[in-house]
Amino acid sequence: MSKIIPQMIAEKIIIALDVPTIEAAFRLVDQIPQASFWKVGLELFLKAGHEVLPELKKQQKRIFLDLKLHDIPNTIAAACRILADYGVDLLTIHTTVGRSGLKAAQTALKESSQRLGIAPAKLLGVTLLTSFSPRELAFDLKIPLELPDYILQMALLAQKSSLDGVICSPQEAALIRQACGEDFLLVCPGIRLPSQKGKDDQQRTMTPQAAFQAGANYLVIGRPITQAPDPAQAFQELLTA
Ligand SMILES: O=c1ccn([C@@H]2O[C@H](COP(=O)(O)O)[C@@H](O)[C@H]2O)c(=O)[nH]1
Repeated sequence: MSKIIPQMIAEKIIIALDVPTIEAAFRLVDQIPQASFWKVGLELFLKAGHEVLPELKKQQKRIFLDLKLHDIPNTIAAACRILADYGVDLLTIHTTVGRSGLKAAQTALKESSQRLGIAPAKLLGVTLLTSFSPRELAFDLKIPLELPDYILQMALLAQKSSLDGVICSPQEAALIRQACGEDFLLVCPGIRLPSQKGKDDQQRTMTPQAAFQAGANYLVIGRPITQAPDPAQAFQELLTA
């Protein structure tokens, strides 16, 4: 029988609701009552964002809205003003929009939340998608930096632009933690057990325990839980492995 994971650890796990319907989403939410933090990405947001986000709030779940915004500053700010209405806890933007876009997003979120009288979403910059390998960064994107150096530059840009933290692979968490300090939020997807490594599109992975040890504040886990025959058991097992 699996050990029951302490609620303190369960609260640091964000489960990715990468499913195509509202029914599939709330089936998972119902199956794992111990999980309090859920991620809504592009697929579910485009299908049913208007229904899913208010219902998650009604059920007092914390919400990570992972839309990975990427556009010019004026367009990004306009999107953030609209998204502020949902009252989510975390929101993502690509760090490569640059300093003006990052600042425009943060200002729009803060001003809109103040107007609504709610806490603003914490804004997180995507440094480099965890599906990228060092080879793709060098040969496809032609970035003339080693992967950890590139990611560190992205994290420092996010911090200088007043973002609350970044999305990074746990493989880069220790480096960013050291450079950006304890208050900078590190949210890490790319979580896999050794037996799950190399079986899908995630390139830069770590186990849950190693990711926390490296300095991650929150882990984002999708398929290893949501596609398991018993998602509640998979949730337990991942955290106690
Ligand atoms: O760099 C990134 C940024 C976001 N993600 C998202 O996290 C989850 C991971 O799901 P798995 O099924 O555990 O791979 C997914 O929703 C991604 O969109 C990421 O993986 N990497």
